Amino acid sequence: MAACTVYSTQSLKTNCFISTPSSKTHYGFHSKQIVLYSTSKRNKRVNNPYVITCAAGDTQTVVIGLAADSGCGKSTFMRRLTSVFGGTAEPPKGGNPDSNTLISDTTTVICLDDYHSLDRTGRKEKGVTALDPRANDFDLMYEQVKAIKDGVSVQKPIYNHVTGLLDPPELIKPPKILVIEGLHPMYDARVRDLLDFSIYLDISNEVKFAWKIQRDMAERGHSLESIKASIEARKPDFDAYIDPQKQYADAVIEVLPTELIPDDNEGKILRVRLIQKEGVKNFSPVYLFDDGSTISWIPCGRKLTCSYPGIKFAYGPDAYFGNEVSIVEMDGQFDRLDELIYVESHLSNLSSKFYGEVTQQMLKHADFPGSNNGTGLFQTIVGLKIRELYEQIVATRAETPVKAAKA
Ligand SMILES: Nc1ncnc2c1ncn2[C@@H]1O[C@H](COP(=O)(O)OP(=O)(O)OP(=O)(O)O)[C@@H](O)[C@H]1O
Ligand SMILES: O=C(CO)[C@H](O)[C@H](O)COP(=O)(O)O
Repeated sequence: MAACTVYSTQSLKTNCFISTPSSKTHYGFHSKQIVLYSTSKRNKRVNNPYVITCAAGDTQTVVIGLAADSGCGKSTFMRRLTSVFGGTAEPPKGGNPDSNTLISDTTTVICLDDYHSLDRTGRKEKGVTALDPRANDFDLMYEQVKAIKDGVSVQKPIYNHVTGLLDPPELIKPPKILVIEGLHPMYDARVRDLLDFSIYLDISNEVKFAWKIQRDMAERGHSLESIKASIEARKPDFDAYIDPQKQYADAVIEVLPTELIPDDNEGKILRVRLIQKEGVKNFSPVYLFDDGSTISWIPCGRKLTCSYPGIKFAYGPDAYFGNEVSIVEMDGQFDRLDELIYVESHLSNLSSKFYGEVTQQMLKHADFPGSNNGTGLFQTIVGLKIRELYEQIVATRAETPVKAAKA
């Protein structure tokens, strides 16, 4: 722990090692403070206590932020991510059946919709959308994410998407990795600063529309007109409050219509770009062939089966919102997923544990949306990157005991 924010004497006892200034003092826990007492002066309290050395908190949670509009693939991404760590992600056992939380051995995914301060009726009455910061409680979001990061359990509210109401809270215990996914993980600077890594799923309007139609018409029985109207109604707030968060993301997965078919308006073949910020702690970008070069690659031929319109990769350095980034791009889709190994062997810095791990993960989830294109490929790679980041943070903590400020 960098500094002891004390939520309870219990968390203090488990997270901090305290060295007393001399043999003439000893310590105790009083309310939420560490208090030093003089051994020689009848246990009188010693004012202005000493520096405390906190344990290199193996209890501290790594926090990942995933931002995107609704229906843009966050759940699919989460399923790929938790699969990288093994085990299955499930709602809290015995809890609210409409909980938005998913828990696995390593990760807990909480949905930031749970911090809506206005329920569906409240938003309607006030004339605000769920994307509007006024409909969300950022103070509570900050307090609770910070508490979890510091190893303290919280009672998190639940927004019930079935009823549109705020349900009684559920207990969230600190996991190894906490993923906060939703509309606003990078909106509030205090929450943003708690993130060890952040991702933005940037789905272009054309593609978002195609996905929404596919899901909301086919699976939820909505009409084409109502889908169009809902997208239009959200757009001003999306542009004002959601989209700007991408400038803060460490990795952006941008999904655009293909450039391989002139004037394509079907939105089925996708051009996907993985935009990776340079210089992010514990994150080293993936590259194609040669780090820092500019490359264009058409892998179709003897080793990769491609039907029309083919597949094109690109890689190179660039600038994004004034930051130095490197971008890997894939336009087109795979015909045979097992042949992905050929592409994988030309990508470097994948953070995989063995040769072929990316292909193995993609084959394992071949039925997930986007498994035949760059969305699935880049989501899988970002999943491996997060695993590596987590392992590096844990290893660093184990090596470096941190001196914390005085209580
Ligand atoms: N990579 C993809 N390729 C094609 N379609 C996709 C892809 N990802 C998501 N979709 C489509 O978008 C729909 C929503 O995906 P998903 O449930 O993962 O999004 P979400 O952001 O979690 O949505 P919500 O926030 O509304 O629950 C899917 O049912 C699917 O139709
Ligand atoms: O943008 C959203 C994030 O998922 C939802 O629209 C928001 O949470 C409100 O939910 P509902 O439409 O179920 O009242």
